[in-house]
Amino acid sequence: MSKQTFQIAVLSGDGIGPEVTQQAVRLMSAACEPFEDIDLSLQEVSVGAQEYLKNGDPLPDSAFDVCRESDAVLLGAMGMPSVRWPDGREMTPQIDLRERLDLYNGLRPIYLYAAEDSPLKKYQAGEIDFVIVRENTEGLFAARTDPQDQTREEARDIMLITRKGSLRIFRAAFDQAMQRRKKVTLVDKANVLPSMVLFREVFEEIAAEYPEVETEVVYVDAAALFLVQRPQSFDVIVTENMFGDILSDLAAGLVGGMGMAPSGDIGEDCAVFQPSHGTAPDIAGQNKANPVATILSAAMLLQWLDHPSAKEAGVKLDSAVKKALADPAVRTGDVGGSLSTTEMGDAILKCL
Ligand SMILES: NC(=O)c1ccc[n+]([C@@H]2O[C@H](COP(=O)([O-])OP(=O)(O)OC[C@H]3O[C@@H](n4cnc5c(N)ncnc54)[C@H](O)[C@@H]3O)[C@@H](O)[C@H]2O)c1
Ligand SMILES: CC(C)[C@H](C(=O)O)[C@@H](O)C(=O)O
Repeated sequence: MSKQTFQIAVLSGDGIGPEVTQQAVRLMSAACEPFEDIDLSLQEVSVGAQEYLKNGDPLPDSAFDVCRESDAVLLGAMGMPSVRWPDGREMTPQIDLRERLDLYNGLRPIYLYAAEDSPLKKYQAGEIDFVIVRENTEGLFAARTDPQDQTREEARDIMLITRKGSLRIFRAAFDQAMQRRKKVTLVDKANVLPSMVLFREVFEEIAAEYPEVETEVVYVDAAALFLVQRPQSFDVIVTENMFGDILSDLAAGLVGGMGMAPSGDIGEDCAVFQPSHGTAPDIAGQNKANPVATILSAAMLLQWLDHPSAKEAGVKLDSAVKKALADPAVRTGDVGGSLSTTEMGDAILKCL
């Protein structure tokens, strides 16, 4: 039987990044082990704030090349609040990767594993289950590569919405919905911003191509309210970059916090998988971080690879997480438990 080897770049990054990535790599490798026709070749690459402090560049060209040439990238977390460019912003190689590899489709699944994980009353396991599709390459974030006249008196960030960028993100959202419960909610600010009027126009055009998908349009401020009041009503939420950034943290909060929220940044032939959380400097280096979001991101990575055995390994890893979390004692401190990062990895490995 011929074996397909997948090249996976591993960017552990800063803060808790290395701790959670170590568990994800261990479980991803274990999930693939029973399959004789696939193999993972992992290459660790140094990217992030620590790399900047060492060598002056948070994303060296050599590291970028490894990412571009890999079949997929697994990323921990990057950035340290104390490490900044001279203009005051943090270094964000995750965003550089999204932009340079054109990873326009930011997929952020939100799933409630147990009632006790949610700060909301009345929701049982599985009753909060939706995905945020975040446009990753334009929106308000486009301002960072298009600086306007910035003075100490006035600074301006311009939101970029293009027809091309909108068409592809809405198609990705409706395709997701076709595999789920067939509902898409557009989150915009078309009552105020002309860019959002264009965004909504293109949404309605694509919606017409998917008559079996129910649609809803909600302004972003109301979306924040409805996420708390009726999270069960959402299936796929599609929105621009900045709104997706903010709402995906709110959504993670509904199911136990950042440690429970995986993500994939997906392009046509490249993808980066990472937890939605950051480097959590407050708990870094203490073996306290919740590795679930990174392990679920690794499961998404396997399911994204173009091979039935890799997909099956990803599904198995996903199920192992679900099975492990069915026991309320299997939790790290952020979700009310007492397990360490490594013990949490052990528990999932046992279920795998
Ligand atoms: N994708 C990324 O790499 C990414 C995402 C967000 C923030 N950041 C960077 O991370 C740094 C810290 O940012 P922040 O504090 O705003 O966000 P953060 O996500 O790092 O932390 C927010 C809160 O969630 C907790 N938390 C996060 N992940 C956790 C986990 N796995 N287990 C347990 N608790 C967890 C933290 O302890 C903290 O209380 C900044 O430098 C920021 O730029 C990076
Ligand atoms: C750290 C930051 C650059 C990043 C973003 O803003 O996209 C993060 O918040 C995320 O959600 O992945």
